[in-house]
Amino acid sequence: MTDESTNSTNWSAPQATGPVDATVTVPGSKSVTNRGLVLAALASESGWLRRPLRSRDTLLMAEALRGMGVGIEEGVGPDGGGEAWRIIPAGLRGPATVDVGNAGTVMRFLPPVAALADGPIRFDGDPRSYERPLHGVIDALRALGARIDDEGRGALPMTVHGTGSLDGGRVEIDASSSSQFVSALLLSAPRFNQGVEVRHVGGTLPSMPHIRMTVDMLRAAGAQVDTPESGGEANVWRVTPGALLGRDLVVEPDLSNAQPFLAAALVTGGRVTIPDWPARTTQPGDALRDIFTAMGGSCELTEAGLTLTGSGRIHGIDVDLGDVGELTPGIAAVAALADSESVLRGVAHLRLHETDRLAALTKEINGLGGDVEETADGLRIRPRTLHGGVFHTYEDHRLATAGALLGLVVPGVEVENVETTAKTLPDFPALWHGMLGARD
Ligand SMILES: O=C(O)C1=C[C@@H](OP(=O)(O)O)[C@@H](O)[C@H](O)C1
Ligand SMILES: C=C(OP(=O)(O)O)C(=O)O
Repeated sequence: MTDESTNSTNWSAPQATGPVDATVTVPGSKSVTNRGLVLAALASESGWLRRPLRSRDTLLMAEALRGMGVGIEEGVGPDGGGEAWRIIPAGLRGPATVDVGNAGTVMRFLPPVAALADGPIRFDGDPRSYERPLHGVIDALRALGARIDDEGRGALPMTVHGTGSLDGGRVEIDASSSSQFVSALLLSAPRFNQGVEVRHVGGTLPSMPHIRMTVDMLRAAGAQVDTPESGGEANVWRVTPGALLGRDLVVEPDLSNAQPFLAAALVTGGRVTIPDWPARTTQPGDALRDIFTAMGGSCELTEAGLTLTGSGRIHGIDVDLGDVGELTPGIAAVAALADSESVLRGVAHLRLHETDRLAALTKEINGLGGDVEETADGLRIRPRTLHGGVFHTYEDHRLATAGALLGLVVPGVEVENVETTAKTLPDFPALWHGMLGARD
């Protein structure tokens, strides 16, 4: 929660005049798009990403890969349907500079790719990216044979001096501050000479569904991966060296970005449908079906998509969100409007996300008259009658959508720098107004 200043104007969050009733098509998943780009860039043949997310985080990923020599062209999918990116792998090379912005996926997934490039790759980004943990990736890559110049920081900015190949092998990391350390090493490992064996040692590993997403996508691209779930040791993942296939991948909608729209149905006692909700997915947003049901809604998955219907009542919840940490800001906003106390646990690592999310949520909800208290690993939220005011967002897209949600039912909420939603959902204000326009 370092950066309060912004020149952008505040956005008057629209208030709902009644229960919302809308169908909202949300763009593709950030996590799937950025994994898809990396795997396609490392493949031995061209591939397609259809319905990719085009947002700050994914455009930074595409630009960084282009800078290392990968072809990424605009086009329509191979069957002529839907817009798509065609990814044409090439010999990865430096010198190049990667702007990671404040994208965890870019700052963690690309250093292993850079270690495979021939030449130096410089990594830099937003001031906040310097504060986000990267030591797990840096230390592991060094242990696996890479040369990295970070001037002793263990963080950005840094230069990876790629030599065109990496030994790979066994490595131990502490990924308790970010699951992305594990995902980063696994994604590039089919291209390491010896593949990789990653052993997590340390505290609880967050965001397990995101690691499963990495494993599923690697396997779909032809990689052999052994995991704790497939009979291996706890906290150990192994990837065998081998060629990756070029895929034709349709990106699922971003279920974490569906959250504010589903929450709108919950807090207004309305109904929102998200088309193309996958029947089976590794996205953490799928957990919203259970969480929002426990908080008073009801969910139905049909041909039309996922429909959440609010009951007009919102209940507090006591829940461990360690697996689905990125859902915390949206759940906290709903909890502030509930009829009983909530305790959100297992998310201490959110202090090192886009901003210190626990501090930011506490300060901003309390700034509207709420009663939120930080705990060692989360938040305790006691609902109070809220009033209007400026909801500061600290360049955090999920703070901005949380503020918009509160503004639906609390008069006079002004969301600072709503444009920060462009990190993963550039059309947010239009989609939000569209959802309300369908009813109001
Ligand atoms: O791998 C991914 O795509 C992500 C993993 C999670 O990171 P952490 O494990 O650092 O929380 C999540 O919060 C982030 O939004 C996306
Ligand atoms: C934590 C998040 O992003 P990042 O990929 O930058 O870690 C997020 O989107 O909630």
